[in-house]
Amino acid sequence: MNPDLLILCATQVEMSHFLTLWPGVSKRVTRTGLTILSGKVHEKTYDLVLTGAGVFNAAHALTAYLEHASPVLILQTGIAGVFQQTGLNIGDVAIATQEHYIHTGVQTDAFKNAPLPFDVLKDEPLSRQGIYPFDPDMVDQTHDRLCRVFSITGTRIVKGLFITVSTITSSLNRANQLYCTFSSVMEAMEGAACNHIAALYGIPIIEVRAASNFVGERDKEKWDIDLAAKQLGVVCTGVSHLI
Ligand SMILES: O=C(O)c1cccc(C(=O)CC[C@H]2O[C@@H](n3cnc4c(=O)[nH]cnc43)[C@H](O)[C@@H]2O)c1
Repeated sequence: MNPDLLILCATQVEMSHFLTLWPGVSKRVTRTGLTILSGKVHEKTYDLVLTGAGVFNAAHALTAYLEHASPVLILQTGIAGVFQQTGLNIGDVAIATQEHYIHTGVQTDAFKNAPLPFDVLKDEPLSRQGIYPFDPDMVDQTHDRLCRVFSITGTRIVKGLFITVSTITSSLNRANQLYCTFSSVMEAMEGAACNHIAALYGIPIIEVRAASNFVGERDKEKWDIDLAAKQLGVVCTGVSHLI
């Protein structure tokens, strides 16, 4: 059965508030241990795949899923680190205009890698640097919708560049270097992989995340995963109205 919305998120904790609002009515576990929950948001059907953290888990989960189903829209979501230099705060929400897997490319003395001499995604030259743009119209529609949904809450909703990393940044110096190099709003660990796989299958995808921490903050006491997860419940509900 093809759902209206496929939600991809690394862990169940991040989806805890969404699942309280819209509990899954069925659950299946794949041969590789992936959990897929299915349910409804108002009249829209959703599947939620808990991918596990990181690009390998995300790519595996989405590939396994899309071999058997074709959702109308994919929402890649989860908590993220927000760059302090943006002026945004923990709990704020961002929509990715572009993903950048910063480890792709040819390493030089510069902080940013040079492009590979071949496309990583066929006929997509930006993929040589690990760059994956999102559809600008979908980004704008998502932004408009979420601005309305969050209008009375004080939550800031922005559009911006995201980076995908395989190493969580854990120093403020390194965070500053990343911000100066990539001008990114948020850092997380799955987005570029999901965009890559969605492009292979030709399925529309958006990425929306809520900040749980400042990038580079080592003290986990200063992370607020529950606040970010609460925001994600609202985000996923709001996005379902786009379909
Ligand atoms: O090791 C810990 O104590 C610990 C505590 C809380 C969360 C984690 C994670 O593994 C979070 C990684 C997970 O969440 C996304 N995320 C959230 N913030 C960041 C960040 O600043 N940099 C990179 N990724 C982040 C990420 O997409 C992962 O799925 C560990």
